Amino acid sequence: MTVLHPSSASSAHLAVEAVSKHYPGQTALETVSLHVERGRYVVLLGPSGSGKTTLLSLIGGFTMPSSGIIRIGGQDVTDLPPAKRPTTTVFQDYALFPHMTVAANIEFGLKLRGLKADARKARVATMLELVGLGQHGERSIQALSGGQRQRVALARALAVKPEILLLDEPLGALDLALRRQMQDELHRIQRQMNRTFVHVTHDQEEAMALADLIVVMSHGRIEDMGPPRRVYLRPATRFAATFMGESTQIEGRIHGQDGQSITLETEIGLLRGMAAPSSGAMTDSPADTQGRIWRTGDKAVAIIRPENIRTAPESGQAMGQALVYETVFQGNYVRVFARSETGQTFVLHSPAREVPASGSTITPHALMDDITIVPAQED
Ligand SMILES: Nc1ncnc2c1ncn2[C@@H]1O[C@H](COP(=O)(O)OP(=O)(O)OP(=O)(O)O)[C@@H](O)[C@H]1O
Repeated sequence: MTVLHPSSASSAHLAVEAVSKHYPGQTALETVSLHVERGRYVVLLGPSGSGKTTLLSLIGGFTMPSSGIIRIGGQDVTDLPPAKRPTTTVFQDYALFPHMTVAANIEFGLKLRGLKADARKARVATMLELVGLGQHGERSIQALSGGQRQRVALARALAVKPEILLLDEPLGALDLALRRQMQDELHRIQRQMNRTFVHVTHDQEEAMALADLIVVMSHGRIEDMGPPRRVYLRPATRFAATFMGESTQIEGRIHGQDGQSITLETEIGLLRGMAAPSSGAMTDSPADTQGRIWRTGDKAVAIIRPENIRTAPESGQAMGQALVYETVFQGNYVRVFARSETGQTFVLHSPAREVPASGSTITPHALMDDITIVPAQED
């Protein structure tokens, strides 16, 4: 079990405390708080307009908050300009100097910081090795591929040894194969440098591949925050569940509660699942449900991931019968869509060898532990 101890405001390397950002007629962030320990890889994940970039630029000092405080290493940096903060940013368009060589680009920030020539040369060489461009120092930026430019931008940002590296959709301009490769590289580099990274993306697969801590955002608020596994398997809200990937969602009303387990009354019968954690649960444990109040009769939703729905009768609770209406081949598994007489749809992943035929009837099953009960979303 992964356990990330929630940092208190005083021990956090990065502390965002009740930060809001309002524009005329528009709220970009609403009372957002976030505490991150040193050396964590944090991914801000959310749809367009959810406030990810605003939060990142508030941490970097490119935007000033309307209210709230930002601390780095315990120091209040809220009023400091970007250059005075221990942060650097990798922008989506890389913002490299096209007329300079690779080495000159990396050296630039070191010169500004007054590092001596020998030290600069040594640092540039180390950075080039780190990002796998050892032989390319004298090349011009224009002669590089998109992936190589991305590496130069990363090397330049890391060369000044920031406390926190901020990455704004850093892989957005790369094709899928290169994105995957650069994700692995970013992961390795972050571990090697042992720095805190804060990375913005709207790609949930990228977030899961990279993050120690995923922060799911919507409408300027944090919907859920925790290790990827916890947020995926035990989401705090319906929005987080939907944004993190496919699921079957069964609506109902709270029927009863027994410790962490909740019974939901639904059109396909009673279903028992585990209570959703509170939005900031920092462990993989399903037990962290403090702060939630479940009242009998309240609307709620059962969330089940497709790989956790089985059709073998002996495993878990039966969820009525459903007619298979579509199957989609995905290579190593098949997505199966089925619908019950009441109109409830199910999506499950089936090994390619055991796919139920379209038009056949299945009895979807799920274990109590694989069902998360989240409150119905109010919007
Ligand atoms: N300078 C600005 N003036 C007015 N509104 C702004 C400004 N900057 C951001 N916003 C608004 O704040 C909200 C959050 O924007 P933000 O760019 O942080 O979202 P995002 O999650 O990063 O989106 P994307 O993935 O599209 O970059 C949006 O509704 C946006 O229109």
